[in-house]
Amino acid sequence: MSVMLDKGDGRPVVSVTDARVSFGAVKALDGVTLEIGAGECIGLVGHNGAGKSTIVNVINGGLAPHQGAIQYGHGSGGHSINAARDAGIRCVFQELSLCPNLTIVENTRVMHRSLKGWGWRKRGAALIESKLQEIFPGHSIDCHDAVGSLTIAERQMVEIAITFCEIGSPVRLVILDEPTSSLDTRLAEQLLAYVERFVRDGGSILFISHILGEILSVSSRIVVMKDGRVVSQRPAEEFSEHGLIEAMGSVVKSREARTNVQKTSTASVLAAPPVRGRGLPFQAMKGEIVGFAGLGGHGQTDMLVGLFESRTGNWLRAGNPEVAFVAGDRAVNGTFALWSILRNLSIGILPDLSRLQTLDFTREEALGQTWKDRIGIRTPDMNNPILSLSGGNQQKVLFARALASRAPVVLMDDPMRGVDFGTKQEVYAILRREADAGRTFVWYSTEMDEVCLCDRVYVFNIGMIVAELTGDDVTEENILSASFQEAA
Ligand SMILES: Nc1ncnc2c1ncn2[C@@H]1O[C@H](COP(=O)(O)OP(=O)(O)OP(=O)(O)O)[C@@H](O)[C@H]1O
Repeated sequence: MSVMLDKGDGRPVVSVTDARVSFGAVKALDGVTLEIGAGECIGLVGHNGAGKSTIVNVINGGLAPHQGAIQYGHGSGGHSINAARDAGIRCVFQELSLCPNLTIVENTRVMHRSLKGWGWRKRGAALIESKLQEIFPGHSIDCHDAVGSLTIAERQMVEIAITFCEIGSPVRLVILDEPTSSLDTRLAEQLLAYVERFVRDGGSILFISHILGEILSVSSRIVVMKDGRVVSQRPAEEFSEHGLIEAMGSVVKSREARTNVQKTSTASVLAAPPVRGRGLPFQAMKGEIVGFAGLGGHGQTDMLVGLFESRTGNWLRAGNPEVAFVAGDRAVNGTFALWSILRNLSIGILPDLSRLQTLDFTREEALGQTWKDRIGIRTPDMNNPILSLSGGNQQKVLFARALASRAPVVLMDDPMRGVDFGTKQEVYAILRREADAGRTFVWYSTEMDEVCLCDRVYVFNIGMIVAELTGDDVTEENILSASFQEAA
């Protein structure tokens, strides 16, 4: 149960005035003023690197702006992580922050220090279990499991549930930084319904997302950021999807349509038998974009990893890879956290950039410049650390790593996590061009719009492929119906 908060005192939960933050030459915040009142759901949108996570860190007390003022409506005053917590402000970060070696209950205790004393484990388990049930009814997460054993979607669910738990002090404002990026349609809908209930009861939400449909449906007010500034803020009903895209500085293009031309290629480049002898087999043809759909955690990632491992065991052929992989869980198996942006990109094709077994730095620099321009990696210098990039820009580097390789097949595990609208359109166009030139893509996505761009789609349910849809049959209705049908 959530606590009904007093909406009536009129104090904003937080006011930020003229906040400025710079990282070297990059002005991450260039004079941002923002106020969040009780019972408001603010949608925050902007391109990758617009400054959204930076304003979150300022509100959350983790980052002191170089100029400007932050005032909390409740609590003990001042500006720090503790002051923000006292004021009832909580945050679910884009880069999930749970400790993988601890159980869910132990993580709950790490986040809520007042959960202590005799029997804390039992009380913690009851609290987190009921919050998970309240937000994601029907979930199958065991609170005594170690976080490291969970899928990325389950980690996202757990972090959200822990954040909303009321232990000790009331929760007044929850900042959700791309909370649905790993959730499938059903889980995302459950979360949006919970957010609406929370706001109706007087709580406040700052909701950041690149999925404009959900921003429009859940927000009362929408704030648009561009290059460290707020460029527009209005009641949600005054925005349309086109209006939002234009305010962000992206160009509204007609959707990159599926060709609907039946692929004539009969050259199978990748195949797998039915999983454990059940369901349908998998096959991908030269030049096809094959989608994996279905509710999250139903075997899509396992199949992608299996396909990757089946084609990457031969080290003698490492210079001539058969497949490339774009990881969705970038922090765990995508980025090399201590390396530069450039090295994170070039690692995929070092043999192509080398002469006489020695890396040619000029060619490596040229590769970096090409992909920086082609996919819009926002950084003043590709030699900066990868972690200096915003989340979406890190994901672009992983894309570039795979696309820059000569691998004829690219496997993609929900790869658009955190990528902004404009870049997504660019990437869709690149995928289509490369497929037309003969490259094959196998693409698992939790976003229905993306699945519907594929030439052919396999729907997963209970660990196996239960349906194969082609051409005009690739529709949201058919995908959902196969996702929920009773598997034989
Ligand atoms: N620790 C850091 N060191 C250097 N630059 C940084 C650091 N953190 C953020 N930046 C830069 O500040 C800018 C704003 O980043 P921020 O993470 O706030 O963007 P964002 O709007 O959240 O993007 P995304 O949608 O990709 O998450 C970016 O150009 C980013 O590269």
